[in-house]
Formats: sequence, C-alpha cells, structure tokens
Amino acid sequence: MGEIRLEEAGYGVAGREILQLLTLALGERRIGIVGRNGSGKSTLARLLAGLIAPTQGAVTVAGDDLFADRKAALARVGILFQNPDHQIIFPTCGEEVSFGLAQQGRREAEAAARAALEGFGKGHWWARPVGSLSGGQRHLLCLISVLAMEPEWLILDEPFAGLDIPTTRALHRRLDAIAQRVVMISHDPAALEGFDRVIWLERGAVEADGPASVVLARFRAAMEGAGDDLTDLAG
Ligand SMILES: Nc1ncnc2c1ncn2[C@@H]1O[C@H](COP(=O)(O)OP(=O)(O)OP(=O)(O)O)[C@@H](O)[C@H]1O
Repeated sequence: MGEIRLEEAGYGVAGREILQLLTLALGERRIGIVGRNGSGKSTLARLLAGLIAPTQGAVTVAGDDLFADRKAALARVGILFQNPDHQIIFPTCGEEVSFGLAQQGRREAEAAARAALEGFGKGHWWARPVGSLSGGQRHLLCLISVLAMEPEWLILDEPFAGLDIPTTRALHRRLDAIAQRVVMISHDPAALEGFDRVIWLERGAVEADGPASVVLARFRAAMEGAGDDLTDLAG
C-alpha cells in the first residue's frame, strides 16, 4: 500500500490561504485529523481524496498525482463525506453501489455491487429507494459503496455527525474491522482515541503531529481555554 504524500502542498481561494504549505507522509493504519471549525480539515480531506488540486505543491500516493490521475485516485482513495446526501446521486441502493464500480471500469459491476451489499447483510436493499433509508442507513450505504471500490485508503470527514450513540458505535465497529488505511477527520477528540497518529490542524497549519494520547491531550487543553474570538464564527 502506498503512502499519501503532501509535498509543500497548500490551498488558497481568492488570495486567502486556507491550507498553508504542508509536507506530510501518511502511512499509518489509523490517522486522525483534529481541529476547530474552519481550521482546514475538510479542505485537507478533499486534497487527500484528489477532489481538489493543491494550489501549490503536490499530493501523491505511491507517486501518482491524485488530482491529475482520477483513475488512480479512484482505485487508491475513497472518501466518505460528512453528509451522505452530498454523496448519493441515484434513486436506488443498487444503482448507487454499482455506479462507482462501473466508473472504475469493472466488468460485472452489478454483480460486484450485489455482493458488496450482501457482505454487509443488506442484499435486500438492492431495489430499495435511497429516500426510504434513515440517516444512519444512508451513511452505511455510502460506506458500502466506497468499500466496494476496494480503495487502499478511506478518508472519513466527520463520519458520525448527526448519528445517535448506538449507530455511531455500530459504524465505529464496522470501521475498526476494515482492512483499509483510514484518515478520519473530526473536531471531537473522543472519536480519535487509540489512533496510531493524530495531526492537529490550526488555521491551516500543523499545530501538533504525533501519538493520539499526546496530541489529543494538548488539543483538549487548548480547546478548554479558547475564547469566542478564536472561533471560525468571528471571521
Ligand atoms: N471555496 C472556498 N472559498 C472560500 N473560503 C473557503 C472555501 N473553502 C473553505 N473556505 C474557508 O476555509 C476555512 C477552512 O474550511 P474547511 O471547511 O476546510 O474547515 P473545517 O476545519 O473542515 O471546518 P468545519 O469543522 O467547520 O467543517 C473556513 O474558514 C472556510 O470558510
């Protein structure tokens, strides 16, 4: 499996620097990205998935440029958005899971999609309208769709937002069990406990990078002392 590398990679919009120049080699099995609202986490997630190009520097996995080579990106990196409704585009579950596989040029995409649903005990979802699923079920459908594409990496942007405690626990268990390397974005340090590595983003730069216990303790201490003027709402 290839490392995701950022080499002096930065991102700006209309003269505003959203991510400062970052140089990182991501290779651990479970990596967390923590930071306040507006610190640049979602922008970093989109860079890591090749959905946006860095305005400076490069983002590669095993040497492939993730933005320039979409086919390589689809094979190597999957992303799960915070809101499943930003991800789902088809009316039925079967069509939704099949789509990514067809895009990858997989033969027998439909059979593979059926197998993916069955692998999660959801074979009966095949013809089910997506609109009839609950929010938690839609998250699971997105996870099934992304995993069906067998990426090496899974980028999760706040995957538990809006989910109740039992659903969060169940999704956690599913994620713990997957073979893929995971980068999980969260503003909640509790979601990243026990990860191999945590990177704390602050104003688009790395504030701390290291073992989860150390970085999360520093992050928690800083957040407890933060005043309103430090929030993204003040900007
Ligand atoms: N396309 C854009 N145009 C202008 N500003 C942007 C754009 N994308 C992001 N930003 C700004 O960049 C900052 C970082 O945004 P980003 O969504 O990456 O942060 P985040 O850490 O994921 O925040 P949250 O936790 O609130 O989701 C925010 O202040 C946001 O308003």
